[in-house]
Amino acid sequence: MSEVRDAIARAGRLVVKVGSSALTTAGSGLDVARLDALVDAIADRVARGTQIVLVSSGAIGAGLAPLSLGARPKDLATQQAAASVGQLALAHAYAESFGRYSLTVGQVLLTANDVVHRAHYRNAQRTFSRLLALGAVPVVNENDTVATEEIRFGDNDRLAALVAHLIGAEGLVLLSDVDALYDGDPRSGSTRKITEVTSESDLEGLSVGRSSSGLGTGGMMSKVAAARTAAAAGIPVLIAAAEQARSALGDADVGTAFTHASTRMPARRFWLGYAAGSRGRLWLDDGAVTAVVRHRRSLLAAGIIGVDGDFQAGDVVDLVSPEQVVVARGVVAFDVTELPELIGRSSHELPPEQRREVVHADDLVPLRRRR
Ligand SMILES: Nc1ncnc2c1ncn2[C@@H]1O[C@H](COP(=O)(O)OP(=O)(O)O)[C@@H](O)[C@H]1O
Ligand SMILES: N[C@@H](CCC(=O)OP(=O)(O)O)C(=O)O
Repeated sequence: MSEVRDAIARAGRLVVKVGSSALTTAGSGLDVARLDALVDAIADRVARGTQIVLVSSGAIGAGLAPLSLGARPKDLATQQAAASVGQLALAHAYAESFGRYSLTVGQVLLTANDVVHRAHYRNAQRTFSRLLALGAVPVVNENDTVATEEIRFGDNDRLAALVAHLIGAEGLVLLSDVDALYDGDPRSGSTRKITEVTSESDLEGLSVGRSSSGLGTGGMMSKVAAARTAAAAGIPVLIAAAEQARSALGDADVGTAFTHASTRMPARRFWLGYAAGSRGRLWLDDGAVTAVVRHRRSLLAAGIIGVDGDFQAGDVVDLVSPEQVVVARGVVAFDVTELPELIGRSSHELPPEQRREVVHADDLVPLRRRR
């Protein structure tokens, strides 16, 4: 058994995420038999003392049939209407299903705004911790009905990775209609199963696509992105089929395991790097990229060649290289209106009140290259 599967099998606190494609069927909506089978596996693990937060998609899929909608709608307003109807059905089905084991569920609907603001992030943290302490199973989904295009997570894989860090989970299990990551979409021909991802090089050359069932949102692409985010933050991740939930939560050799970083990323750094919303961009020259990314130094005005966005001192901004790659994120110490006359100038050329770092090293998180 791999180290990741072993860690998940022994974890005291887990996030399990299940996708629409594993819970709903095109045409007939929510599949209660499949939902019950998933709940059987989770309840078994809860009975053995593990605290589980379930991130469940499926609201839109479950809302289609009651509204006489055929395929998944393309426009946001109809998706939101379907989610509004479907979320109620989904929550009801979970309450009934966990009820078979005398387990109580608590619904937690989150928008991206609830985790990009640090105070909200802490509030959500407190609610989860209380629900778990009271023995309930939190069932999470994106708050689809109030999320606009700009403030959407967009996919629950990302939401699950954020929640996993937020609650201090010791493992993240992403369950879908496919049993693992393959080197190409298994629906479109012969492909090779990837059982372990131990480094970035294991992901090179793979063709990782969008959902082809028409039910899911992000496809394997968003699962891999979420797995990389959580693994980099120190959380073991397993991608597996919902049908194999019991094995995935046990110690069987199923799915694709993502080896996690050996140290857990502190909450503030994780929030900065992955959760917080960016209000603008600072364009760096090559020297500044090296200083910030390789030497973990503060960003000074002299290394900045351009600024855009609408930010104030204290907001989070992206730091972008001359190759247009976001190389880091950090909390900026100036308003956007102050910076144009400072950038490119050395500290000794600046008036004393402006002689400070633009982004202090303590408020800065270098990012790995994005795919
Ligand atoms: N390289 C790949 N390996 C596995 N699945 C892939 C790959 N590329 C694309 N996919 C597709 O991603 C789908 C799973 O994503 P999605 O439908 O969004 O699931 P969910 O609803 O569970 O989030 C699979 O059914 C598969 O068709
Ligand atoms: N919040 C939406 C699901 C969004 C989503 O990420 O779906 P999926 O790719 O199936 O995990 C819903 O409940 O329908």
